[in-house]
Amino acid sequence: MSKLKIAVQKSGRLNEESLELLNNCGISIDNGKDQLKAEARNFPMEVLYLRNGDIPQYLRDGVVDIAILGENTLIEKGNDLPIVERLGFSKCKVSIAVPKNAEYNSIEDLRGKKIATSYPNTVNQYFEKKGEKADIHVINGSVEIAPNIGLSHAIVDIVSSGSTLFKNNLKEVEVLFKSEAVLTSAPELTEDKQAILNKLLFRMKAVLKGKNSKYVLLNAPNDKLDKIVSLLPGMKSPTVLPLAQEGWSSVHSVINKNDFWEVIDELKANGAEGILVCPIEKMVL
Ligand SMILES: Nc1ncnc2c1ncn2[C@@H]1O[C@H](COP(=O)(O)OP(=O)(O)OP(=O)(O)O)[C@@H](O)[C@H]1O
Ligand SMILES: O=P(O)(O)OC[C@H]1O[C@H](OP(=O)(O)OP(=O)(O)O)[C@H](O)[C@@H]1O
Ligand SMILES: [Mg+2]
Repeated sequence: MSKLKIAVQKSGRLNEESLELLNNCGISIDNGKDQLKAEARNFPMEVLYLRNGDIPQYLRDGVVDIAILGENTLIEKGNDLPIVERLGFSKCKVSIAVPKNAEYNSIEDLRGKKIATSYPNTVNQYFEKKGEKADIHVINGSVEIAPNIGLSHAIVDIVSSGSTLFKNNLKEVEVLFKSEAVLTSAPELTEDKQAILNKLLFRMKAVLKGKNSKYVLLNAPNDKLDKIVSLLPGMKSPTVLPLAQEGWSSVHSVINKNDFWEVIDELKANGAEGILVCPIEKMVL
C-alpha cells in the first residue's frame, strides 16, 4: 500500500507546531532523535525532516508528496506549487525596512539603492509589478544588520513583533504580503496518494476549526432567550434546554474564538449568567 510522504522542517520555528498538528490529527510518529525520516504508526504516512528552502524542489522531483512550509518560502521558491490548506500558525509579514531616520514615501525612493534580502525572487517580482527594478544583494541570515554595516540601504525580511527591526534602528515602510504556515503539495499526486491526502485534510480541517472555536454554555432567563439565541448562531442553531429552576434555560453554542470577548459582553448585558467557555478539540461540520 502506498504511503504519503510529508516534508516537515527539520529544526526551526515550523518543526514543533507541524508535528503537533499531525499529532492532533491522531497520527503517531516514531520520532528518534536526529532522525531524518520517520514512519507514522497508525496512518499511511512517512515524515521526512528537511530544510525549508530545499522542500519546493523535493516536491517537484516527487521525493515528497506534501509539505508544511511558510507561505513566504512557497512564494520565493515554490510559486508553481499549490496552497492546499492554510494552517494558521507561524504568522509573520515580509516587509521592506529602511533606517529609522531615512525618508521614505514610496518604493521610488529605493531607485538605485541596494536592498539586502534572502528573498530575491519575491523582491524582484514585487518591484516589477510596481514598474521598478530592484538592486538586490542576497544574504542568508541576519539581514537586519545590512544597513548598519553599509551593505545596503534597505532590507526585505520577515517581521513579526518588529523587535529585530527596532534593535537594528530600522523602520518597516511597506508590507509585501502576510505569511503563515501552509500545507502544499507536489504538482501531481497519484490517485491513491490523493485519497490519503483527502483523509488527512478532513482531519486537519476538523482540528483547525476546533482551534478557532469555543464551546459556550450559559443560563438565560426565558424572557431574554430570543435575544441571547440571536447572539449565538452556533453550527446550526444553539441548543436550548430547560433548567430545573422555573423560568430559566441553559443555552449551548459554538462561537468563533476571535469574537468571544465581544459576544460575552453582549450576552451579559442581555441577562446571561453562569457563562462557561470551553475549548473544542475537533469540529466536523
Ligand atoms: N519571527 C518570526 N515569527 C513568526 N514566524 C516566523 C518568524 N520568522 C520566521 N517565521 C516563519 O517560520 C518559517 C521558518 O523560519 P525558520 O527561521 O525556522 O527557518 P529558516 O531559517 O527560514 O529555514 P531552514 O529550515 O532552511 O533553516 C519562516 O519561513 C516563516 O514562515
Ligand atoms: O519581528 P521579530 O519578532 O523580531 O522577528 C523577525 C525575525 O525573526 C526571524 O529571524 P530568526 O529568529 O528566525 O533568525 P534567523 O535570522 O536565524 O532566521 C526573521 O528572519 C527576523 O529576523
Ligand atoms: Mg529564520
